[in-house]
Amino acid sequence: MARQLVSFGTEGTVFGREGAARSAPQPAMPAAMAVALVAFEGIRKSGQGATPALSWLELGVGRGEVATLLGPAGAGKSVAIDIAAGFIQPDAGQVLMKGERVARLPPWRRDIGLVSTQPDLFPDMTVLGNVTFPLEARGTARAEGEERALAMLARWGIPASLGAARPAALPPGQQLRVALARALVHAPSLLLLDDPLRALEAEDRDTLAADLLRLRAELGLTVLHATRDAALALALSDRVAVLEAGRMRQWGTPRDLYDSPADPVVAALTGPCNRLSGTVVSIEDGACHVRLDCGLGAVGLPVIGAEGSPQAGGRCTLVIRPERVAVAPLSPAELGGDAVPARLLEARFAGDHLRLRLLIGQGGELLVHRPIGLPLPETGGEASIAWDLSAARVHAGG
Ligand SMILES: Nc1ncnc2c1ncn2[C@@H]1O[C@H](COP(=O)(O)OP(=O)(O)OP(=O)(O)O)[C@@H](O)[C@H]1O
Repeated sequence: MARQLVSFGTEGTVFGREGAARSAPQPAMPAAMAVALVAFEGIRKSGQGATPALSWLELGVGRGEVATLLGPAGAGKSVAIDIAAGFIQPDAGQVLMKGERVARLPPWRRDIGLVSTQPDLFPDMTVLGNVTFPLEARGTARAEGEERALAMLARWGIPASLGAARPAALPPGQQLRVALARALVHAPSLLLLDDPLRALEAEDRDTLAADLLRLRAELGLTVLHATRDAALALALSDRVAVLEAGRMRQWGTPRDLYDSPADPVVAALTGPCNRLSGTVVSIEDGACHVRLDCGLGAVGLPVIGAEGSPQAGGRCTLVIRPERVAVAPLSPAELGGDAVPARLLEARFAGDHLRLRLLIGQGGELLVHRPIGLPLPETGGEASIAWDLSAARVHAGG
């Protein structure tokens, strides 16, 4: 109940308040998203152990934007959501909503809806009662509240015939839909989603994510979402903040994060990738030439990151996505370019692609995703691999 926005009692009403919008430009966003509906400014929060729960969070979510906090367990995502909701106060920094500080506002007076991994529906109320409750608590007459609740339930695919059911009688996907309807029935400015799709079966997760995207446009939602699921974060969001151990490592569009991760940790957290250690040989004309620890030469674009830029003679990590590597059952001379020899260790069927494990150089291993139906080397047989300069990134350190 600790994170329940909708609670009973005189103080326990949800509800929104109109604040004056103030411009807080986000340089990378189109004009429609230029006003930060919610902004985290220099947020810090000490943790329960030595590691801070959040050591730095600085981002603004534009009106109409879907933003996701992506990170592994313990990254600080829930703490950030709870700070936005008002359940946790930061040690430093501030949260602004529509340009105004909200530190003094309790959760039920913030203009938000919240859904967590557990739908937390009121078990003793009917489905309709759950969704009508936020409206009644704000003084809406019952008949009108029920009408609006039924309309919101219908948007989420819950028919009126289920209105009299208890939440426990519904499967998890439908319970979550009821929770979303309840969170949105009073038309809050901001929807906070703390990994609500995590516990669902894949099919339910996909249809719910699709409905969320559809309703986001229909209802003009602004969403701050937290998840550990990189594919979901990239597919659902306009922008993603990658958090790890309480630190925001990168904030950008899904394509930026996937194609140009700021560091190898972001690369690994945003999708499958190869991280190959080596030493920088030279940097010429924007191309970083590397001697990999497995003995092979390789090339990629140098990246300036938290560890600085790659320097000739310095240690580095070359990052490349598995689908950006070409593999052919040919010799390097036949494949041409900068192709190098490889040996196929394993090919596994993964539905829409094959997952190949290749041996390169002295003990190096490379993961490659290959479309189904293309010619493959024999397992254990000779092959060649190649990639173009833009496919690989070289980061300092490794
Ligand atoms: N109220 C709190 N005050 C301070 N630290 C907290 C609080 N709640 C959780 N923490 C700590 O913050 C850290 C991050 O936890 P958090 O729950 O935010 O991770 P998360 O990224 O949401 O992980 P998960 O994906 O498992 O939910 C943990 O070390 C946790 O112990």
